[in-house]
Amino acid sequence: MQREALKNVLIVSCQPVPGGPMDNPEMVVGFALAALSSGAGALRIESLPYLRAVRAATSAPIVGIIKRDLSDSPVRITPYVEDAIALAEAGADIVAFDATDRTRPASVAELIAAVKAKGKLTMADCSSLQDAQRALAAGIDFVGTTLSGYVGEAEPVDPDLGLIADMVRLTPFVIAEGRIRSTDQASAAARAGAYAVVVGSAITRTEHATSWFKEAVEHGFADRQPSSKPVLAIDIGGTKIIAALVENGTVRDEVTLSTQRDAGPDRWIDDLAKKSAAWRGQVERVSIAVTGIIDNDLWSALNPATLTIPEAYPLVDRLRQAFDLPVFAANDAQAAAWGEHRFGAGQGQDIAFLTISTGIGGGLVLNGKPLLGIAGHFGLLQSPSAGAGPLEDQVSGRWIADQASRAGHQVDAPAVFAAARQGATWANSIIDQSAGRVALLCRDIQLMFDPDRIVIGGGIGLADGYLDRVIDKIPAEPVRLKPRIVASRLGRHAGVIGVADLAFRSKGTDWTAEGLPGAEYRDKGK
Ligand SMILES: CC(=O)N[C@H](C=O)[C@@H](O)[C@H](O)[C@H](O)COP(=O)(O)O
Repeated sequence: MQREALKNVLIVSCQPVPGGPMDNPEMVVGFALAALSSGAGALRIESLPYLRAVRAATSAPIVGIIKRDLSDSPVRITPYVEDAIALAEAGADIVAFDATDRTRPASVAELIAAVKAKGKLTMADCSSLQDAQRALAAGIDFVGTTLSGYVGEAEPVDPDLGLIADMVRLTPFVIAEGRIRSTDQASAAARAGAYAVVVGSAITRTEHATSWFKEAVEHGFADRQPSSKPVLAIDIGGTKIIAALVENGTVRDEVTLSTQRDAGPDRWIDDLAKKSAAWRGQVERVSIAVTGIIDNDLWSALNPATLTIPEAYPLVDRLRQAFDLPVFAANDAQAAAWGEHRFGAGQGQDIAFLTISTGIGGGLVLNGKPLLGIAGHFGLLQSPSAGAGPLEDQVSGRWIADQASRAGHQVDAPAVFAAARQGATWANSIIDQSAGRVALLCRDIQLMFDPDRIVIGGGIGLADGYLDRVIDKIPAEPVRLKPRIVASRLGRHAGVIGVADLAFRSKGTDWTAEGLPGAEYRDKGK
């Protein structure tokens, strides 16, 4: 066989779990033939009996190995020269062996010589780039990433794509192998430059693949579990502050205060502590959603025009002092996005959330995870269609009132909507401009993230007819780019419901994003 026979090939390793129900020749031959019938170009087979059985059933290229557990060496894969010769004689086209720099019964050079004497190809199962360098210097035909992560340190979760890319700088004959468990990872290994890609456990170790799926399903079920204890959830916005007793996505009780914009956060927290005193015995944690950014538990405004607060205000510490309970803090629109994803208009879907009120807040939930940090602060985009400055300053309730005053009407945003309902041209024109800018924003969001839905909330977003105007202003063509816009289902409670649920998902006393859904989920090793 020529090396080229493995070019751009999927190799399926058929190595059943030792002692398991699949550990017999019928199963191994069955796996091998099934793999070949569906496009695998080669096989990796362990042990002489299985190699003979598979060889009798197919002429496809086979990488042969023998695994041994030795008392005097950590080398497991084809440790002896006799093993290598026996594999070549039993019909392996390529004989693979451990090529690590560890105590070993036979040198890599001896193994290569023995296999070459039988007219077969050789493959070095390497743990590092240095292993590959030495094996290539000794005349190996293929180097594989097989043993990366298996020579002492804790077993990683992901395949070593970096090592594939590094090896490709030494030789084109690199076989990607080890922990390739998803189709995405297999593509990535090929993209990284591998000559061939080996997949084993994901296809032929039913026990392992089943346990990964079982764990994933359990995570899904756990995500649906109702929160067991009510949370005191607070949402501080530019015009009002909501404090609510939230349990399992439902607001059990609430108080609303208007935001005394000049009073500052210390006062707001004092007021909140007083107003929510009746719930104190019922809750074990406090969660808070705020406009602006939370970084390391410190709160800063991103657009002081929306709400002015001291830079890096120690929000979590102050709340902990005021309530003597663990505290979780998040951006309000990101929390609301999570609320809509869990309990509202975008349940279980990838969504972008926009709240259009005093400013514009935004949040994203993609692949079941909330994006934190500054992700989704769409109101701060500089929009060429709107002119200089952040988009929210040319769309929001503040802008609508300001435009009304320029047109000679000293009224607030709700009054502009009321005037529009009665047919006032000036009012309709202001609202249309605002809605047109939001329509363009929605189209841009669709192009960037392709969410299943864009959920819109906020006092302006949910005001009479506003959403219809936004939808009307989205270009009809091309249809594929048209965002699916829906109204928030949780309304003004989206923030408190979302942040209460997020708080429940954070763990321990360090209320970080660590415990967020998905953050702790990785496939377990074999
Ligand atoms: C480290 C070691 O002993 N690897 C062995 C080598 O033959 C096999 O147990 C693996 O199944 C094979 O490398 C394929 O990898 P995965 O099953 O992760 O796709």
